[in-house]
Amino acid sequence: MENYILALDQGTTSTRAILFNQKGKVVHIAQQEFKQYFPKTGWVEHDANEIWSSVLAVIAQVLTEKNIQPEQIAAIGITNQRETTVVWDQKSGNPIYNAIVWQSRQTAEICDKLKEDGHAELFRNKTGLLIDPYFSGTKVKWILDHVDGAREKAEKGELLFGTIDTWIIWKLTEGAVHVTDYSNASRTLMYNIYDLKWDEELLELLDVPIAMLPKVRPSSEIYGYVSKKNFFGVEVPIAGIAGDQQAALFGQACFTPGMVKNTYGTGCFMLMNTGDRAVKSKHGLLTTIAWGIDGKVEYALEGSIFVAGSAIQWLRDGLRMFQHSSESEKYAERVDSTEGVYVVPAFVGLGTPYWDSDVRGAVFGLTRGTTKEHFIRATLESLAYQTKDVCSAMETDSEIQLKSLRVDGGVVKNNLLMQFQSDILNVPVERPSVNETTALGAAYLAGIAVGFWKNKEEIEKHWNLERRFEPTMSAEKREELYQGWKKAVNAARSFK
Ligand SMILES: Nc1ncnc2c1ncn2[C@@H]1O[C@H](COP(=O)(O)OP(=O)(O)O)[C@@H](O)[C@H]1O
Ligand SMILES: O=P(O)(O)OC[C@H](O)CO
Repeated sequence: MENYILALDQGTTSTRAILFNQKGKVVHIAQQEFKQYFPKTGWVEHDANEIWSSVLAVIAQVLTEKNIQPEQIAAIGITNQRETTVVWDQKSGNPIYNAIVWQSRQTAEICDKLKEDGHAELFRNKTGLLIDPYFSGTKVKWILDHVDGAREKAEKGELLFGTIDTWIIWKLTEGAVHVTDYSNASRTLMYNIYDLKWDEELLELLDVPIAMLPKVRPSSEIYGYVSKKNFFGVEVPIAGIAGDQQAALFGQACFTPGMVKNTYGTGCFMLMNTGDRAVKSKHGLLTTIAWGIDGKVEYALEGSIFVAGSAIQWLRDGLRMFQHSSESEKYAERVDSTEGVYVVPAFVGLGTPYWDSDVRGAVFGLTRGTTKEHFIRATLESLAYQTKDVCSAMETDSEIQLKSLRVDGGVVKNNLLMQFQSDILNVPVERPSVNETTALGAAYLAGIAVGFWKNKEEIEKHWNLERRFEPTMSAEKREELYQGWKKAVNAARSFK
């Protein structure tokens, strides 16, 4: 009987369970979307119990649809939307508030206050991050400040905090294991990425009791076992954890310093492996932990774009321009260019390199001749321009010039966008044959821990190219288009 690794990929809009075989190939996928809550402008929340139900549902589905026995699962790897914050009651197991999603801006005031009080450098120097509502720290503080009696309970050790990996593992093990890994901890604004410890000085500024924080572990080891009740009578080891963007870096086999991947999902995240060097950015990139494995921690530089695939969803669900995201390509292809139209999808502010929480989305260059096709094309192109912004910052800060870009995520099926991305960056864009690189990264981390795969060298051999997009645009055209984007972003930022 063949054995498999099961990856659970808990993303912003859906939860997936994916089975991988020994060759690193996808054997089967089960996916479930769940509800997004937008209680106020700029707020985004999830129901942590709905997320948990979706996890159980996709596990059952992936096994039964393929008629795979639970005993055939050698290990489980977990990867997750990062920063999203859950606080729950240790005894009852009930979350005390919705999960506050990474995109949510409800802690903007807390962040402003911390910045006004002059703490920006301190946080930057210890965590590699910026003070922004994006990260978990201020979300935990917000929950403790806003839910009745929460702070007292947290101080008594009755409440637990977790990012989604921690929450799922706690549920899978029926409360036996409260852990996270280095990559997820490095996104909380509470973890010192140099000392590898929760930082008491930062915790004090955020007013977060250390008792509620999980243990921080390497990204590849056995943390515990899924309870028999949750896995059809079998105890399966949970053996890998990584935040989804770091997991994608691992799944793309970007193991050598200087290698870069860009994942186009709800948001878009470009990470460069910087090895044992934690590179400090002067251009709004984040210094983050890539993973902890083989007894050492490796770092990455990251550019974070908040709105990518969600701009396509906005065209689909908000503006009702088409029924399926994939149709965006068909419409965009009908025109040769946007004819000067730019969409700046700053729906929840802008991340790297601007870090502007207050800017909102804008459209420029409309004429009487503008059609739906131009509008769709301009929205797609905005993903490529935002990536170019990040790429320029990364090249300057790392002093490494990009030679090619490995891509993945739901959006990269869009060939038109991938070609435009290559044209705007002027480097080849490489799409691998396994697009589920996030889940694959988590599977690899778990598989290495239980001996399913030997090491990174073995994994590297699994990476295969599906298609390479080569740049064809003239330098003049590229420059002209990109300057237009810069003007559009500046104009959007001045409208507040
Ligand atoms: N052919 C396509 N062209 C453009 N966008 C697409 C296409 N197919 C899917 N998408 C977008 O990809 C996103 C889903 O990607 P995925 O990697 O599953 O996201 P996440 O992990 O953030 O939930 C959605 O926002 C969807 O609109
Ligand atoms: O759900 P995704 O794939 O858009 O990823 C979300 C990121 O982890 C947020 O930092």
